[in-house]
Amino acid sequence: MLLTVSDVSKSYRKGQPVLHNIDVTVGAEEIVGLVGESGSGKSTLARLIMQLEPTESGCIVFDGLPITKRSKKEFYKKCQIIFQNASSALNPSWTVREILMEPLRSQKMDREQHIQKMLGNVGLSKQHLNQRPSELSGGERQRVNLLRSILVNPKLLICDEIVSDLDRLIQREIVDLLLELNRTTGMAILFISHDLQIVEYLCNRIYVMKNGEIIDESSKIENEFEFSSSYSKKLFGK
Ligand SMILES: Nc1ncnc2c1ncn2[C@@H]1O[C@H](COP(=O)(O)OP(=O)(O)OP(=O)(O)O)[C@@H](O)[C@H]1O
Repeated sequence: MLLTVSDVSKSYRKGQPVLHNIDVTVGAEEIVGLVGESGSGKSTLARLIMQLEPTESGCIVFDGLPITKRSKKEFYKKCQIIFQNASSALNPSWTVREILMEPLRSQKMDREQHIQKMLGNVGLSKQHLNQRPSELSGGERQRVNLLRSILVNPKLLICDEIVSDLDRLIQREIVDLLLELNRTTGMAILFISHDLQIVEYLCNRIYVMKNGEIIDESSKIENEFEFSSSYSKKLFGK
């Protein structure tokens, strides 16, 4: 497994756990969905995987090594996250070129050439490089965010509600881009979303969270997901 979350719990206040004994895996090249109502703990889990907060108990292993044993710099080359709000993630005073150069600053390569080569993969063009985030549409901003994350060629991309602010057509374009990236580079994806239709379309496997627990898991078989709990069945209209 590329990512194994074992028996992970987390509380912000004593005696009020927001995550209880979470077990989640993401295989290499897999696209896994994480759904659940607001406040169920999805983003908290993503933050723990990214080491933005410490876990209280349990273990998270990435690519064969507990994440706490990895240097963050090396870990962030292999595991990236994108959040919902593309605008706040992008420095407003930088051009798209400057934003995209930044994650590559320590790499010995022709950065401009690498960026130009990758632009087309996310549906952007050279003209966008001189623009600032405020001059882009919401969909273009999320494409810049996506490109910034994949420039380092991560093995896992965590997407936390990345299409929620976009209209249906643009959502579909971004999701198709993710599918294409997964197909061409093998990058695994953990896709957190409220949008069950998109999750069913994109993912090979889905976890359902409720009140800080994983209550169901289902793999796509013949393009269909089957859930065992009545909560998930109702949620997905099965
Ligand atoms: N820094 C924090 N301090 C205290 N409580 C927090 C903190 N972050 C999250 N929580 C609480 O943890 C619970 C889970 O929040 P989380 O954001 O992980 O849920 P979510 O499933 O991602 O929700 P949404 O879909 O609305 O983003 C919520 O009850 C939230 O209020």
